[in-house]
Amino acid sequence: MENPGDTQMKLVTGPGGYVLEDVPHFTDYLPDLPSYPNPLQDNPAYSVVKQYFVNADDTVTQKIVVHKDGPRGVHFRRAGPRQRVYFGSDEVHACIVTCGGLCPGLNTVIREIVCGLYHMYGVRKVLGIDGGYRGFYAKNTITLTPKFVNDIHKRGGTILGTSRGGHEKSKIVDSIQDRGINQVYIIGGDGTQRGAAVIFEEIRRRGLKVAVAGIPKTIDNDIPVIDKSFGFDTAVEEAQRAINAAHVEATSIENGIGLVKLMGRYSGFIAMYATLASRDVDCCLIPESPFYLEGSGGLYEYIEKRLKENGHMVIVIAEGAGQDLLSESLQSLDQQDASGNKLLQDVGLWISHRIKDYFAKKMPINLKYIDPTYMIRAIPSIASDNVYCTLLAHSAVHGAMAGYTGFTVGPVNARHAYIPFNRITEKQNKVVITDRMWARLLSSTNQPSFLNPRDIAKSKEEKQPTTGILDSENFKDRTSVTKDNPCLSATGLLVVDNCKDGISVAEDSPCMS
Ligand SMILES: Nc1ncnc2c1ncn2[C@@H]1O[C@H](COP(=O)(O)OP(=O)(O)O)[C@@H](O)[C@H]1O
Ligand SMILES: O=P(O)(O)OC[C@H]1O[C@](O)(COP(=O)(O)O)[C@@H](O)[C@@H]1O
Ligand SMILES: [Mg+2]
Repeated sequence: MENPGDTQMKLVTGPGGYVLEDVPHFTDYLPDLPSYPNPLQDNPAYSVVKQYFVNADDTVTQKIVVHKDGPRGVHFRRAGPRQRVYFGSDEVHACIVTCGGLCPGLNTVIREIVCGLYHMYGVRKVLGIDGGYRGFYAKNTITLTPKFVNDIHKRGGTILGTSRGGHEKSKIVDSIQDRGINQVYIIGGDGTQRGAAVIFEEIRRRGLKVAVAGIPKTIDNDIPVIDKSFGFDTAVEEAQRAINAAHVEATSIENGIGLVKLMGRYSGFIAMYATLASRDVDCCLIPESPFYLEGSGGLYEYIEKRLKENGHMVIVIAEGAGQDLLSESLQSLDQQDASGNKLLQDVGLWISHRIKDYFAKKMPINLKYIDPTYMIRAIPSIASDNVYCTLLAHSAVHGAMAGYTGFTVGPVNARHAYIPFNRITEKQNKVVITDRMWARLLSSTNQPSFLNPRDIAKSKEEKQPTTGILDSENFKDRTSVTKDNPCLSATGLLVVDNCKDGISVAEDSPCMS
């Protein structure tokens, strides 16, 4: 698989330490394209809106808590409808693809892209790509109309189907070109957005007028920069049912232990939020917080204590937790899925056996293991996620119509923004165990932190500010100019400095030619 690391990012700096990490626009590589008035201004439904269009220069700040004298920091281009669009309604031929694991809300995003294109922009040609990236070249397409998608938000899954693997750049872009598609909406997680960046680069290399818009999806909520991923709230809500069942089982029998495994490959957000919401959980184990079983301060000791105090306990474990312990005691299989993601061993089953074995010699316990893994993601999204999905879809449609491309949409401090692909894919969002939220959880469950003071000091050191660009070191690196390319920094970012109004790229800049 290719690494889309050579993507150039448009960087605009302004006074007071202002930085705009901008997204590409058609006019960056197709300078003479015609533009048209946005048809939204003649749409009766939107006639009541005071301001039809977002200001061309509006941006969204990444860092919302600032120090009095601190720099203004990183910004992203604000999402929303623009005064001028770069497609005539008849000209648009859009397609939508869903990739990676399922997530509640996928169908809502599909529905709202189709309806947004039809009702806001008068578009009539929208295709569904069947079965993920490989569907571009290996399957038939599905014609999508508002009538066809009318009820799909009430169903779980994706009506388009999904898959892992199968990302073949040339075949995908050939198919886009052959079919005359000029807007590609790609819904998926970190892997999918990496694939989208590769597709965008190839489209730009071929000089095609094809907008590539990513809509971030992950049940695990591990995509950085954006506030939260769609479907996450639905998953946490559904997880309550499993935790409630575990609690009922545990409280109905002597020394009952209810154990629930939840999704979360590398990030324990679902487990953490489900635990905090429930208040019935005595112990939450996540990938970010290593734990141990035996000895003082270990899990067995805590279980024994809780059972003696309370007569029952509920444990929530994220699927990626304790993988180090598993590989110590089981032979590591080192298997991967078709996309190259590591396949995890079942930590829930493993820990159930370990707990049962340990207490068999000590005291009678009754452990019930509940694994609702796929049940929390294969359901329709709840109301709040539906609204969120609508905004994501509409933001993507407005961006593509306005000629932006090579971007992902998402809320940053509650305002929707266009975010460069590499910012979404460069790292994963994780629970920070030295943050207040994890402390809240520890205080609500009373579980041991499984950390000694040395570990705490180390993890505080490891915690870097999320707006790393403002660190003097990083900042220097990004704004430095290489000797061979005056516009390209050492990290491959396009640098545009001292622009006229502080946020827009000066047209006469040598960097924009
Ligand atoms: N580095 C990459 N380059 C190109 N395509 C990728 C890359 N990583 C993943 N993909 C493709 O993206 C799709 C989804 O990736 P996957 O990791 O399974 O799910 P998710 O997008 O939810 O993280 C797959 O079809 C996979 O082949
Ligand atoms: O069995 P599958 O479909 O490969 O999915 C399992 C994985 O998918 C996830 O739900 C999320 O994965 P992606 O968002 O990366 O697709 C993980 O929590 C889980 O490990
Ligand atoms: Mg992923």
